[in-house]
Order: sequence, then C-alpha cells, then structure tokens
Amino acid sequence: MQNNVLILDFGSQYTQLIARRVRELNIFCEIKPYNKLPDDLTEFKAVILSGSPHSVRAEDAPHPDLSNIKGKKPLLGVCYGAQYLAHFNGGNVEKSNTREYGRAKLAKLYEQDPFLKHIEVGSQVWMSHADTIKNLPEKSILLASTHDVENAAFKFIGEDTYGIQFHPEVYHSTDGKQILENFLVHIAKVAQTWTPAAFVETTVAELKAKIGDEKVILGLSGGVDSSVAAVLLNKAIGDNLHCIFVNNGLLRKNEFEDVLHQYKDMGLNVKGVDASARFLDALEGESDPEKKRKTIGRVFIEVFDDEAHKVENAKWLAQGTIYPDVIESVSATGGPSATIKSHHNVGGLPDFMKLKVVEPLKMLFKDEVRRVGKSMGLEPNLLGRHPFPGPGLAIRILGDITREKVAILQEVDHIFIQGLKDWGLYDQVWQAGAMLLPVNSVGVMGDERTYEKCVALRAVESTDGMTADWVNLPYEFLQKTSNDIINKVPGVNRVVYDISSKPPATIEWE
Ligand SMILES: Nc1ncnc2c1ncn2[C@@H]1O[C@H](COP(=O)(O)OP(=O)(O)OP(=O)(O)O)[C@@H](O)[C@H]1O
Ligand SMILES: O=c1[nH]c(=O)c2[nH+]cn([C@@H]3O[C@H](COP(=O)(O)O)[C@@H](O)[C@H]3O)c2[nH]1
Ligand SMILES: NC(=O)CC[C@H](N)C(=O)O
Ligand SMILES: [Mg+2]
Repeated sequence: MQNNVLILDFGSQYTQLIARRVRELNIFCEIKPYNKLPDDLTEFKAVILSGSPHSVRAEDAPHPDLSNIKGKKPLLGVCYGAQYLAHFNGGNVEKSNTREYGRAKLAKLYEQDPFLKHIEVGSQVWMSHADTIKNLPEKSILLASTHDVENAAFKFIGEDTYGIQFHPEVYHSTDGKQILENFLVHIAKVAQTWTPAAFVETTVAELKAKIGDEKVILGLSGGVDSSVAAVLLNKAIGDNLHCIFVNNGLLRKNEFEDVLHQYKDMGLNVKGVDASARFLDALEGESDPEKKRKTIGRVFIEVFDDEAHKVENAKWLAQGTIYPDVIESVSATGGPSATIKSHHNVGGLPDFMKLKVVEPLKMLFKDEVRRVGKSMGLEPNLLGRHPFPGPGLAIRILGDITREKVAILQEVDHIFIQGLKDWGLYDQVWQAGAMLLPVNSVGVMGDERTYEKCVALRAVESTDGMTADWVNLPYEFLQKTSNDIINKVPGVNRVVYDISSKPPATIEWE
C-alpha cells in the first residue's frame, strides 16, 4: 500500500476516531500500539501520534523511540503526541492550573503555513488535557493559540513535524478534518485514492491470487459483515465459495427463508441448514445466560464442522471480521478488561478444522463495510439491517428456552420491527428488539382474569454498541404497538418499554 498512514496509539479513547477521519479523506491508515512500532516504515507516508491518558512527565508513560520518524517523515502529534514532541525536544510540559476540557476557539494564528490553510480565527476546537506545553521545543515556531492555551499548535522549523494540543478528530473541532487534510494532503502529499470501488478492485484481485482454485467456506448470518464478505469473495472466486446459513431456531420470524431467498437471488452459492432442533434440544432446561451462550457456540461449531466436511476439498474458512475486532489498542490500565458477556463468534473455530483463514474486511470499519457493500450493489435493506446477536432470541428469552416461548417472542418482535418500518422509524433506530420476561402478571381481558407473560421492548441509539441510549419513540407508536402485541399474541398481557441506557444496562438483557 503506497499511500498508507500510520497512527501510533498511546491509549487515547479517540484513536479510532483519528483513523475514521483520515479514511473519510479517502486515505488509508492503520493503527499500531506505540510499543509495536514497525521496524520497516517504508510503506507509511506520514505518521500521527494519538492522545493518551498518561502524562509525558510520568516515568511509566509511553516513550517510544521516534528517531526513524521525526524529521524523516511528515509527523503530527495530537495532544499527548504534541506534548511528547515538546517534552523530549527541549520544550517544557507542566501540569496545567485548570483542567482544560471542552470547546475552545482559536484566538490567534501566527504563520502562513499550509497547515493552517482555510483555518480562521474563531474556529472551534476541542480540548481534553490536564498537562500543558509551557515552553515550545527547540527549533520550533508557534502556529496558533486559544484564549487559554498559548501553545495550541506548533511546527518544527525545517521539518514537516507538527504538534496540536486540541483534538482534530472529534466533531466538535469544526475544522478538524480540514487540518488533517492540510497535513496529509497538502504537506505529506498522500494521495486520496482509498475509495470503496478501489477497495473492491484491489481486494478481488488479491483474493483471486491468494485463493486460486481452492474452495472456501463462509458462514452467512444475514448480517452486514458476512454478506459483504460473501459478495466480495463471490466476485473473486464464484462458485468455489460455499456459503452456509444455519437456522439455529432462534432467528427472527421468517428470517431463515427470507434471507436464504435473498442470498440465492444475489447469485451466491449458499446452502441453508436447518439445525433448529439440535440447538433447541441442547438448550433445554438451561436458564443461565453464560451457559446458554456457550452451548450455542458449541453447537454452532459442531453444525458448521459437519457441513464444512461435506464440501470436498475445502481449504479456506472466510470470516467477516472487521477492523475494530482486530485493532490492538493500548488500554489505559494495560491489563485485560472484564468479560461482561461471552460473544458467540465463529472467530473461535477450533484448530481441528485445519482451514486457512481469509478475512477480506479486516481493515474496514463498519460504515466502510456498508459503503463497500453499496458500491457492489447490495440491497439497502440488507445493508441497513439492525445488528442481531449471534445467539439470537436465546438471550432475549430470560430463563429457560422452549419452542413455545421462541414462537411467542418471534411474533412480538415481528410486530415491533414491522411497526418501526411502517412508521418510518426503523432507520432512525440503531437496534431494536423485544425481550420475553420470566414473570407472569395479572390482567383482565374480556372480563376474564388473565395471568400471562410480560414483554419488554428495547430500542437504542448507538454508534458501535459500546454505549447506547434508549430512543424516545413517539407515544402514539408505543401505544399502537402495545395494543397490537397484546391483541395479537396469545400468552402476552403486558408490554413495557426499556428506558435504561448503556452503561449501566447492556443492550441485550442477557
Ligand atoms: N446463522 C448463522 N449461520 C451461519 N453462519 C453464521 C450464523 N450466525 C453467525 N454466523 C457466522 O458467525 C460470524 C459471527 O457472527 P456475528 O453475528 O457475531 O457477527 P457480526 O459481527 O454480527 O457479523 P455479521 O454482520 O456477519 O452478522 C458471522 O460473520 C458469520 O460468519
Ligand atoms: O454477534 C453477537 N454475538 C453475541 O453473543 C452478542 N451479544 C450481544 N451482541 C450484540 O452486541 C451489541 C452490544 O450488546 P450488549 O450491550 O448486550 O453487550 C448489541 O448489538 C448486541 O445485539 C452480540 N452479538
Ligand atoms: N488527551 C490527551 O492526550 C491528554 C494528554 C495528557 N494525559 C494530558 O492530560 O494532558
Ligand atoms: Mg451478526
């Protein structure tokens, strides 16, 4: 890759955002942890240093050796990155008197530098720091100040090395993208050639060369990632791609049939495997959330392995892994984070399958996967689908799972999701679904006492599922949906709406 940019991660919560902004400029970039700086940097045309929760003044802070970079390639330090450049080049970084967090405005611009092209006094920037650069490093000049931060942007004389105290990657920095463009396009001369069409072209060529005449197996889930991966592979190797779509009995109403048809219409070589009974039998009597997830993962591997063996001469397993799954970021604490839920994932396929792995999307963010899918002509209804968890309705039925409960929840979910579509709300919601609760409550229907199930509806806004807010759905919609559910789904006499955000509540109830 000739026009690659390296983002060196010091553990900032915004590192991925830097990558996304760079890619919005149609420039490819990769994130590497600061302690895994590649020896060979020839493929990188420019380097960006991220922010960090650490203070450069602390001994245990990240202090990588930049001697192969600084002065040799265009280099931009953001926040901690800028402080780092200052601190180790004769400048002075100190604790600031007040913690500076939030909006600020560029109050003074000092130089006619391409870095500041189209940037004007008054431009809003976003600050998030406790340390401040008191004295600029040697052989540098000041480029910009805000009202409170004198050394907000600077440049080393005679090099393309820049430092900025604010964060150009967050949207609150109104001209942040322009600044990144100034640095990458005008100063570092990186070509803006990273487009979905170019990605498809190069990836298809790479897949052809890599796979040749061998056969590939791919699990299709109905979700965006595996579908886009399948279409890419299909372009490269045609019917040597064998897709398997498993019905685990825990999908949405009619999902298996509908999606299978859609895949066939797309020209994919796909086999639908109805393993509902195998999953539901294995889950019988199980009500512990983690055990349910593990059981589903295990049965999934068994079914998949059985099917894979039926494809003669299969040598590859394709996966829809995307970039956030593989980025090695530096965590603030350095230690592993707590397991909240065990995600069911084919990523955990055991070695005994002896297949080579191919992951055509592993450098893409989710929105890029969608754009790539769009450029290959995938249906908007497939690309715009809400995320649906691998374990499906199993983790939305609290307590033990029975076929009757699955059927009830499928009906409820169908009414809710169809309603969102009919009311034009589906695309405004990031994810929605219904939970079947393990409680009965008393009701009255047609003068008769009822003692039946309760369902909870959940609709959230989110960008990546890591945090989420419940959606303020119109009362009229909730009223109609609740009525429809209670009237049409026997066994349910109460509907509630989940108004918890994540954190502390997760999106799924189990
Ligand atoms: N019902 C299924 N049949 C076959 N393969 C599946 C099924 N469900 C999941 N998979 C496989 O497991 C992978 C992980 O599933 P999961 O739902 O966790 O992925 P995801 O990141 O949501 O991606 P996707 O958008 O493809 O669903 C999928 O990409 C797919 O390859
Ligand atoms: O493929 C998946 N396998 C799983 O085991 C799984 N568990 C949760 N999810 C989805 O992840 C997002 C965050 O969910 P939680 O807030 O419930 O952890 C939400 O989008 C959930 O639907 C899963 N997806
Ligand atoms: N956002 C950052 O990079 C912060 C850098 C450093 N930890 C500070 O507080 O100033
Ligand atoms: Mg999925």
